[in-house]
Amino acid sequence: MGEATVGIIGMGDMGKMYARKISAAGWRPMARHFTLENALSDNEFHDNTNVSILQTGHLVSRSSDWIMYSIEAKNIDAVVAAYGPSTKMGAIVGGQTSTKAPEIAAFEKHLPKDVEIVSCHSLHGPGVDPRGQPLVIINHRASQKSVELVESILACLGSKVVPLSAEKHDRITADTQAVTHAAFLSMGTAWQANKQFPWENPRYLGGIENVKINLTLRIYSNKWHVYAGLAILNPSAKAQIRQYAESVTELFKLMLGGHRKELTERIYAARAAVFGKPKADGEELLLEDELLDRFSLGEKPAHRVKNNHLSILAMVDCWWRLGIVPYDHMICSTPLFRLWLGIAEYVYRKEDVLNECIDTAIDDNTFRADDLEFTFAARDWSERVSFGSMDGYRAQFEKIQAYFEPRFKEATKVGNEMIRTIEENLNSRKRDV
Ligand SMILES: NC(=O)C1=CN([C@@H]2O[C@H](COP(=O)(O)OP(=O)(O)OC[C@H]3O[C@@H](n4cnc5c(N)ncnc54)[C@H](OP(=O)(O)O)[C@@H]3O)[C@@H](O)[C@H]2O)C=CC1
Ligand SMILES: O=C(O)C(=O)Cc1ccc(O)cc1
Repeated sequence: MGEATVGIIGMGDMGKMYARKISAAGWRPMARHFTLENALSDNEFHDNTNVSILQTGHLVSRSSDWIMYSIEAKNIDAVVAAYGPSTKMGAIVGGQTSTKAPEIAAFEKHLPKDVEIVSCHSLHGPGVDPRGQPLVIINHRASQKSVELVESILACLGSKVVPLSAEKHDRITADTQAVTHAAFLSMGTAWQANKQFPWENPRYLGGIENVKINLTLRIYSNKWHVYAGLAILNPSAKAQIRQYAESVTELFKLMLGGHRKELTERIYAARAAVFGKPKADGEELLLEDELLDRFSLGEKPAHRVKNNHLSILAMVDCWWRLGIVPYDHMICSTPLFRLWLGIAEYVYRKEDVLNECIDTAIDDNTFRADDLEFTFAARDWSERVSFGSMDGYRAQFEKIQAYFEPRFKEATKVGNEMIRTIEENLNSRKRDV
């Protein structure tokens, strides 16, 4: 193990995950808690002789060879302004925030010129095993030797390194994460508006409905600032989220008007652009019914209730309108995005499922109340993001979060299990190919 010291500023969920892994690999992280009280009351690292909890970010900065800021994206400018000038001469600095534009801007503004910049982003939450998951490494201002040092420190995560520029990173994560979150945030908002707990409703049990419910609860059980930062501070994300809201609205209007032909043509045009030809007989899909049925928060009903899957139709429509080919982004995708793409693929590549969506959309009006609230919700999230108000985003997020709170524990357990099993399935499929 090298002699380099690693500094972590921000010991939240991700900072702690890094501190655990890096210290277990024999490095000696210097970690800074925001408040000393937190540091003292958090016993986890007290017995870990590899981790030093220092009292200020200045002490971490001046004593570390690679310093990683693992803080809320909204605070990055202020925190780098405070501790950046104390960076050890010739050290390397990076960040873990999910959007690189504000992070890199803060580094360029506040770091001394002799300091190199190598940033990173683990494309998964703190509860996911990092092995095999994408880890973006950004050489923004550094020698090859310094990039190799950061790579050797982070090798302990066992992740798959994806070298990218900051701009490319933000573009891809806007296409994948930000717009995916908009869909799930809107589902949760619609359920709350209709005073539903979807796992209590036979309409929402089984198959791909399980994925929708588990992932929605997963997002709402996380911290608002992660999603607000991703959507509001990423310069590329607003247009994507706006297009998603427009796709939802336009498709819903076609459904309401009973415009079967126009709706069908539009859905099939999007399918051709995003998924190409229908799958040949016997060709496997990313996800199958049997696998998806296993992860329910409620009792599976005897008969599957049909759904028009407006949220999924709008996602594929949005990808098509923006010229996004989601498979191109797999190298830099999160587990949540892969599951979302998996259920979209399931709907679009099974001709009978897609046609059932169209029939339900036109002929069955029992979903109208849900779809109406979903449409309002998608537009509301898009407005909040376009407006750029962190407080507006937070207020809405926390309102829905409070509604679903009682089920987070169970949903997280089921969700983790679902992600693990489905990812294993996807990995073994990749090996078979
Ligand atoms: N959660 C996730 O799924 C993922 C998050 N990320 C990104 O990682 C970053 C951290 O997220 P996460 O760990 O989840 O969030 P947390 O809220 O758990 O952690 C943020 C931490 O930053 C600390 N902090 C804030 N200001 C300062 C400061 N001035 N000095 C020192 N510490 C400070 C906070 O301290 P205190 O608690 O004392 O306020 C808190 O511990 C975010 O930018 C997020 O976008 C990336 C990948 C996945
Ligand atoms: O998988 C997702 O999209 C998540 O919700 C977890 C997450 C959140 C923020 C990140 O920067 C990376 C992963």
